[in-house]
Amino acid sequence: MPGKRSNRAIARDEGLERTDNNLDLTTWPQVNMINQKNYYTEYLKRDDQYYAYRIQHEEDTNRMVREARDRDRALAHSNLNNGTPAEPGLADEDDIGAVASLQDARDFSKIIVIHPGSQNLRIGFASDALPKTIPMVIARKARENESEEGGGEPKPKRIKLDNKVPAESEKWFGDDWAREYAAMSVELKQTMRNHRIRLMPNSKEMVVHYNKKKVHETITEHNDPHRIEWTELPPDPRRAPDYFIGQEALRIPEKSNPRYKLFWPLRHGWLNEKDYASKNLLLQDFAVILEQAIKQQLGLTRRRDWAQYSCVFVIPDLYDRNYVTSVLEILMRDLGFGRCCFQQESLAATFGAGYSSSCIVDVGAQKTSICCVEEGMCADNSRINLKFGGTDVTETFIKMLLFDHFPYADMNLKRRYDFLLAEELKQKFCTVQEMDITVQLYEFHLRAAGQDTRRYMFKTYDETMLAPMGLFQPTIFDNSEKLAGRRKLFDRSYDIYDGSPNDPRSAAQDAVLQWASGQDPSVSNGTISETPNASLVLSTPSRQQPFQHLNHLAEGEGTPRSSEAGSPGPEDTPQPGRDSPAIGGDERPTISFHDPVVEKIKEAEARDTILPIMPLDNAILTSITQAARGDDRKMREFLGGIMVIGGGSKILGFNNFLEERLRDMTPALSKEIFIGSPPRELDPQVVVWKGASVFGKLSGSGNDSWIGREEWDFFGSRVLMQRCQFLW
Ligand SMILES: Nc1ncnc2c1ncn2[C@@H]1O[C@H](COP(=O)(O)OP(=O)(O)OP(=O)(O)O)[C@@H](O)[C@H]1O
Repeated sequence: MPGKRSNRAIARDEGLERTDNNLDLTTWPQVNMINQKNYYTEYLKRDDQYYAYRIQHEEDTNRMVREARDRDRALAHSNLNNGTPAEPGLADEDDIGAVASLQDARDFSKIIVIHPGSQNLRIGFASDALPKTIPMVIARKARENESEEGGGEPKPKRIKLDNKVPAESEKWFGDDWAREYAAMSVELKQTMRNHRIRLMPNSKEMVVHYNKKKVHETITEHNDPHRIEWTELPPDPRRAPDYFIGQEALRIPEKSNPRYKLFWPLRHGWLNEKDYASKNLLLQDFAVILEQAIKQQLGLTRRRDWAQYSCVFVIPDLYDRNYVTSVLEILMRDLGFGRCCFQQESLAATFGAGYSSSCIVDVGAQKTSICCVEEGMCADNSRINLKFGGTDVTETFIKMLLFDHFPYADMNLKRRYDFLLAEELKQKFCTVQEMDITVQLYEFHLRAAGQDTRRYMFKTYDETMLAPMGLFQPTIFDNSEKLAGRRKLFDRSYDIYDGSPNDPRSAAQDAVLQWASGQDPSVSNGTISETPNASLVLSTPSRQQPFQHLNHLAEGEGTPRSSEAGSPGPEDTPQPGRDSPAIGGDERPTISFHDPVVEKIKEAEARDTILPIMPLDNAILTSITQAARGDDRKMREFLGGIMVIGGGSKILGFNNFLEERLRDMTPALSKEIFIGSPPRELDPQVVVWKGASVFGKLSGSGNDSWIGREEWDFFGSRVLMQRCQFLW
């Protein structure tokens, strides 16, 4: 009976695959699969017959979905009026479920899709083609703003000697950093020579010489056609709003009365425990940003209507349980949605792109995540979360420019207008295309509230490339303020039965932590020391250094398989008589005084003291190795299906550069490696949101993870165990 087999199998075995789009969709019960490269395959059942057909473009899908939905509604309506069953001919459970879901969940404009990030919040209705994007920030009244705090210490940090900043910019950032920067510059020159790119002698000197002149011209505010509209505050400071969110928050003048301070509730892909004094304040800000975004961006101003809405919420691949349960509470209790569901970022990305399996590399603002997805599931072992991203590139770019006598020497990324300017400079000028590395003359406008606009000219040389290359040599980033053990406000979550820590972990992330602790002797007590050890520069894998693990595989040696997430492979399995007490035989059992729960807690604490940082190319290969687990076919599949997303990857030439580096590291598999961008020219920053919206539109067995209000009222966050489609 056809219903017993999967739709996909039926379509394949019975040759029902059709490529025309002219089928009559009047009795379309269900859209089932959205899982192929470059096109969608959808299945439908009519008169006990299955049809599979392909749709090339998303617009077609949306149009058909809309038409089908309208027809379904009309049909259901007329059947209800006639008192007949809603959909004649649909007998089995799936079909009944499908009809029910058609009736109650086909209105995609009643589904709100939320993808929060460290820097940006993407929010929209599932029926929207693209989300609204706003900065994930809130400004609250405070005594001092963020640039005045701590005695006004600027960012990037300048070294002070006897309370005076040294006169020469070479000294600003310390000798170690300067040495690493110089070494990167030399290495780049060498690579360019190897690639037969002509280099101009004394390029750097020319740049420094030009920038030292520090010339700028002043343009009065009303003569500046691109002047910024700053957020207006009422003349009476007592009537000033308690907070602003998003773009409005970023545009509050620095010297406002009253002062406002910016808070970013998410940092490095996790709740910002560093800048908040209490868990409640942090979660409250998180909820306020979501609430205001729904009101301002989606126009849903009446709170009491929100119970009719559903919410799809995107969480990190390597999520923290406390984060998910806190968000669930915000969505159900504070915002009052009727139902909600969660989806992991990488899985959402594959939905957005229409791929069935892929290695997703998401370079965000403050974190970079990597995860292999296979047939609609994240490969748990392959999940990696690195604590760096586009923000580090911005900061390092500015540091390099300042080092080379950038004319605007007072640049301070803690100031709102400087941060916006720095982002603009990076997005306009950074590149990883070696051909672009020549002396370039650029200009920028400095616009600060209440001041005349200043127009600066400046020159750049290799800074534009070396800053993004930090993703492959993260010791050049300032990692000193990143929290490794982030347990100031949120405790880790514990198993309800044995009390051991149970936040998800992965074999790949463990490998990253091991690498970070082994390679980086400066890591201790939860932070990385402020100035990177000079020896690290040498220990960072050079691009020519092959990734041994994969090359062995390609030669057919096969990697020993290890067991499920994080558990040791056979070589680590305790051997009777060696590592573990022997049972039976002559040997007497030895009594172990190690309590496994205590051991697990100690291990979790130790892991929390290491900052997960590893060069991006190395991390990708680590993730793929873990996902493939010695299966050569899978390895090739993932290497040939890497998709790079996230705003941080929008640097000019990034994909080609990464592809080349991966090839250099795996010479034996270099022909297999292919890096793709999201299809249909989808913005890499919104692919995840797009995929989550597709997920929200699936009904029936496509998405079983909806948590309804009654369920939540009854079970609370325990309902996640039943409802999550990922391992909970
Ligand atoms: N055209 C561009 N060129 C280079 N970088 C860009 C470009 N556009 C955006 N970015 C960078 O992308 C980053 C933001 O990316 P994204 O919105 O994916 O991050 P996020 O999801 O908020 O953060 P995270 O993933 O860390 O939680 C910023 O660092 C921004 O500077």
